[in-house]
Amino acid sequence: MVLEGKRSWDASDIPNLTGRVAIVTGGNGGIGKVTVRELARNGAKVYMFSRSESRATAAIDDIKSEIPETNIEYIHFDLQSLKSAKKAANSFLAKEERLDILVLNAGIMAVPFQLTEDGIEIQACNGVGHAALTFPLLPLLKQTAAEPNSHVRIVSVASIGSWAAYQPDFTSLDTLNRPYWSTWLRYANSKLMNILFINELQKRLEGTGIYCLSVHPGIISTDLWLGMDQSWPLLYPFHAIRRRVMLTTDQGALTQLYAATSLEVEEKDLKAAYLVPYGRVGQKSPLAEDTEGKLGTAFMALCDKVIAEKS
Ligand SMILES: NC(=O)c1ccc[n+]([C@@H]2O[C@H](COP(=O)([O-])OP(=O)(O)OC[C@H]3O[C@@H](n4cnc5c(N)ncnc54)[C@H](O)[C@@H]3O)[C@@H](O)[C@H]2O)c1
Repeated sequence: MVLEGKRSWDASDIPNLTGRVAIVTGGNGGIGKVTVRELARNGAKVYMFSRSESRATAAIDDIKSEIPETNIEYIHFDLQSLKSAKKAANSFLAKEERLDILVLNAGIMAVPFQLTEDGIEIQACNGVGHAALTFPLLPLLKQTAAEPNSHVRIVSVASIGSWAAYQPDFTSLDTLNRPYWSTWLRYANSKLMNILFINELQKRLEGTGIYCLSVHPGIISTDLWLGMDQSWPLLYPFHAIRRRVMLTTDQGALTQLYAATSLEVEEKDLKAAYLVPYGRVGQKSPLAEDTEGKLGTAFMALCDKVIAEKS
């Protein structure tokens, strides 16, 4: 992985994280699992926030069989339930007195239209569910950032798919719940939410020393692509091809690992930056800056309201 300003950056460049505490959502597979593994390998205590206890336990056992000294714990977290997100945050707060790294990685893609128990379109939870988890963690993140030599990061795993977001309107739940939108359009909107959330969070955290970043991790062969099978069941041959041409999970996790740990983030002052593979700072969306700002304000206001009402 070639990163701007350096010959290369890979997982061996992750600094020593001993004494630091991290959360990775959706860490039981894909690039999330590699993120958990590499943060833990370098000394962080890592919490895997996962919906499935059996998948989380299997993933933790797998990592420990490779690196026995790692410190990884599971907390139940369902991205598609605002109550679960709040409960998961509270379970963590009951156990830990610091939080250095929050990686908002879990996500689904290209699945059929469905409303969750909270009445939210299921892919929109990629954005709203992570806001519900993050808000209760903010006081602890700020407290940790106030300590000397802390490097507190909030990283949201977005996607270049956000460029396909079409006339998004984040002013009410009704505007998210449009069944006539294509499944890809709903995914694109959810990934734009990830970017807008980071933009707005960085503003709210001004003066705290916390760095918020969004990333596009690349096009990676993971189970994420299986979501498409629910919409297009005849895609089986595609899966044989994707395994050959897409990035591996080890490669795909590097951008978020860089955002979460590299000291270059502070050296280059990458506040609210959107990083794409190879560590480049990418353009967040084709939207004009003021349009992006208005959408971000609307999305945060919607999150504040919906989360207060339903979590
Ligand atoms: N794979 C790609 O090509 C690609 C490209 C751009 C962005 N991304 C983003 O990367 C992130 C990770 O995806 P991946 O490619 O590793 O896919 P993946 O399917 O392997 O991993 C997704 C993770 O999210 C978890 N998850 C799904 N629904 C959940 C829920 N309701 N509650 C808790 N956890 C849940 C899954 O269990 C899994 O651990 C996603 O946010 C995705 O949008 C992936």
